[in-house]
Amino acid sequence: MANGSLWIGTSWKMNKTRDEARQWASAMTTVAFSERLQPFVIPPFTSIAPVAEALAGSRLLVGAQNMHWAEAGAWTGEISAAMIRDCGATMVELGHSERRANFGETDETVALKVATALRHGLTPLICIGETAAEKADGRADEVLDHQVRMALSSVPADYRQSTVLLAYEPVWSIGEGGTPATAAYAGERHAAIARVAQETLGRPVPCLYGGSVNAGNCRDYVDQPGIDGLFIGRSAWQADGYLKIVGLCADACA
Ligand SMILES: O=C(CO)COP(=O)(O)O
Repeated sequence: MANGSLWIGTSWKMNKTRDEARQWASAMTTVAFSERLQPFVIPPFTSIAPVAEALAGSRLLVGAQNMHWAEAGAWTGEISAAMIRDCGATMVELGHSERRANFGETDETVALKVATALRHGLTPLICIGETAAEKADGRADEVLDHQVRMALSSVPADYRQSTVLLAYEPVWSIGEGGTPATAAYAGERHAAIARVAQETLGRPVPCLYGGSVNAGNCRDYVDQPGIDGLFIGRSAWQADGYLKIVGLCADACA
C-alpha cells in the first residue's frame, strides 16, 4: 500500500465516442472520492476536451494516451504536449506495451517524451513491463531495470522533484487472454523497480500495477507494500466498474 496517494485510473485505449465519454464522466461528478485516492482517466485524444470539461471541479485528473516529443512541426498524425495541455489534460501515458509492440515505441522515444512532458507541466505515467518470453528466460528484472533507467535518466535537472509515475504492466497480463500477475509476483517486481527508480532519480517514484485488474483482485494488489495504485483497462471502461474498484480501494485504505 502507498504511503502517499493511491492512484486509481483507467485508460480507455481506442474506445468511446465523445457522447459515451461524457456519459462516463458525468457519472463521476457527484462521487465523493476518498482523500487517500488520486483518481484519473485517460481517454482517447478526441474525448480529452469534453471529459476535462465535464470533470472540471472534480478530483479526477485527465490524461492523454501518447504524445510526440517535438514542440511542433511536420509530424503528420501526431499530437504535441501543448495541444494536450490545451485540451485540459495534466497527465500523459507514455510507453504502453501496445505502443511498443505495434507502433515502434522504444525506450529512446519514451525518454524523449518524458523530458518534453515535464517541460510542459504534464505528469508522465511511464509504462514498463516484461514480455512472456523475457519472464520465461528469468530476465524480468533486467528488462525492467533498463526501461526504468532509460525513462528516468531523461528527467531534466530542473524537474527532478516533479511528479513522475511508473506503471508496471507485465505484457502477458494485459487485455483479452492476459493472465493477471499474482500479487506476490507483482510485489517482487515493484520492489525491484523501486530500487532502480530511487537509484536513478534519487527519490522514491510511485509505481502503479496494471494488467487484468478487476474488482476481484484489486485489493490484493493495493495490499502489497510497493504498489502505489492501479492502472485499469477493461474493468473500468464502464463507470460502475471503475467506481466499484475505487470503493474497494478506499476501503483498503480506511
Ligand atoms: O493495459 C492496461 C492499462 O493500460 C490494462 O488493460 P486490462 O486491464 O484490460 O488488462
